[in-house]
Amino acid sequence: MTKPAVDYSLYLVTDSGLNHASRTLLETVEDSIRGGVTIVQLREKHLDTAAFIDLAHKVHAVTKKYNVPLLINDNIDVALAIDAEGVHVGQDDLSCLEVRALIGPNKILGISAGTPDEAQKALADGADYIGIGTCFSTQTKTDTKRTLGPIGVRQVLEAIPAPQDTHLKTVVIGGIKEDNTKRVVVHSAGANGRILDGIAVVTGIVGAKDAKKASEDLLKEFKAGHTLVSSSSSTGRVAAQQQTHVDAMIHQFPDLLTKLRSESPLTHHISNFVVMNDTANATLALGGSPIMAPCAAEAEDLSKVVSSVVLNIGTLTESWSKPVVFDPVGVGATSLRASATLRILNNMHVDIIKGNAGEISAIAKLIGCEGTESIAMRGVDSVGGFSDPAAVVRAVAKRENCVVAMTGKIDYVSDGVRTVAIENGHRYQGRITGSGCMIASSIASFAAVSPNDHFAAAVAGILALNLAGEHAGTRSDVRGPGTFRAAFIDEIENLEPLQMKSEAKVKSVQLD
Ligand SMILES: Nc1ncnc2c1ncn2[C@@H]1O[C@H](COP(=O)(O)OP(=O)(O)OP(=O)(O)O)[C@@H](O)[C@H]1O
Ligand SMILES: Cc1ncsc1CCO
Repeated sequence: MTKPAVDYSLYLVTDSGLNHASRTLLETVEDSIRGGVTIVQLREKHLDTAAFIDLAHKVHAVTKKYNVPLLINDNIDVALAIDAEGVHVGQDDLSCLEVRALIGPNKILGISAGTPDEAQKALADGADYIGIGTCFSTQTKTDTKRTLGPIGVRQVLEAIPAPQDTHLKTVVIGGIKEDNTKRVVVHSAGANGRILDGIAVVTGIVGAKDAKKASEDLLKEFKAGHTLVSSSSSTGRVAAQQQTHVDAMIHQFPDLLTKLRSESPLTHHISNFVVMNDTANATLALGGSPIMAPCAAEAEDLSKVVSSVVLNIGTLTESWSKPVVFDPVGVGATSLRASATLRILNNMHVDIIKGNAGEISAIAKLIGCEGTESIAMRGVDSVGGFSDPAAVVRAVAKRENCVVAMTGKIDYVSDGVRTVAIENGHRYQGRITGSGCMIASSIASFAAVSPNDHFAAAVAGILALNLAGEHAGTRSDVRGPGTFRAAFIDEIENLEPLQMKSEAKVKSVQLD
């Protein structure tokens, strides 16, 4: 027998203890294969060998019917007894080399790998694939010391050769669900061209009420993630970076501001107490409606009524279904803020990241955007700027698959494809605390009325406040930052929708 070509796309790992009470494990396996599962691993930690063999025979009969490979977790005797297609071992089990010697060259051999070193060793020892994990914390592996998150998974993927240079395949495991699959695939994609070959799922399938439907949904998300990664690296969309497109976008801004004022969307602010008052007032002046609610216990109730969310560093709960603007205040200043930021980026999808140069530089470093210069931070403010700021903003946007807005004298916004520079604004905005946080609120209000174009929302959100800043800063009664602060709120309220296009200095930035 020669080793079959294996499709790892949707890899079911069984667990009788978590199997949904409405059906048998065999039914779960069959339903999930009918829903798209491409490979199955029988993992039964609590069965003695005889019972394990008996169950494995039955499961194998099902998988063979659909021509889906069956792997046995850990127990080589069982794998050999039923002539399973392969074996999966953990780091604490027999070594890959020993297992390969026992099962021969034609069986599939997989090993769990949680670090770049373990991945490289697996490759050297003759594994066919690695199961990279634990990605997120799970019910099945409560003893897992640390979770990798998509960024940790990427580090493992980048430690092995490009897909064309080796046969080694990769799947991710640990807390993979329908709502995080696409994010994991996109955010873990390596600079070496490595995209996960599959997702390994336990509870998301065995514990689902409808295992077939759960499998279909998971496979759909996995494929959507792959499509996203491939399309973002294609060059066909470069034309969108032209100034004409930017002008066309700005043409919509007066209507967008009018819509914002008529709908007055509610934005949930999880913010810091320094800026809470000013950001609430700026949101009101713009025409939106703020609720400042940093308490996790009320997040679920609020998620039913709000239209967008501003997430200021330090508070973190589950994912929101509304557009989320992430404001990583002072992330470069302390390790607590850095680890909170990494936790947020790993555990939820944020639609827009907004920060100053120091904050975006720190994020670039945290997520491993190579070649990015470091910009120092003093407290929550950045010291200095990038030599090619637009390129940095675009790199972070591409990497995180979201919109990134970097504020400063000139503001840059990118979605990874389109990149613009906004040259409006007044220097007094940089002289009052919270003007960046007010930008986050403004972006969130615009995102609420522009749910399908977060790039436009980010540009409009910055532009509206920068125009108000210009109007306030040039008023004869404004003598300095103190009087500016009050005038600024007034001018946000006074902003005329048509000024959003007649006064805009938004330039498309052409990058290679
Ligand atoms: N020198 C300047 N000229 C024009 N606009 C400026 C200048 N400095 C800052 N701004 C504007 O001020 C706003 C906030 O940007 P900044 O980079 O100062 O935010 P920040 O440091 O995150 O602020 P904070 O942490 O106080 O909330 C942006 O809209 C930006 O365009
Ligand atoms: C000054 C300051 N310190 C923590 S948050 C904040 C406001 C700027 O975001």
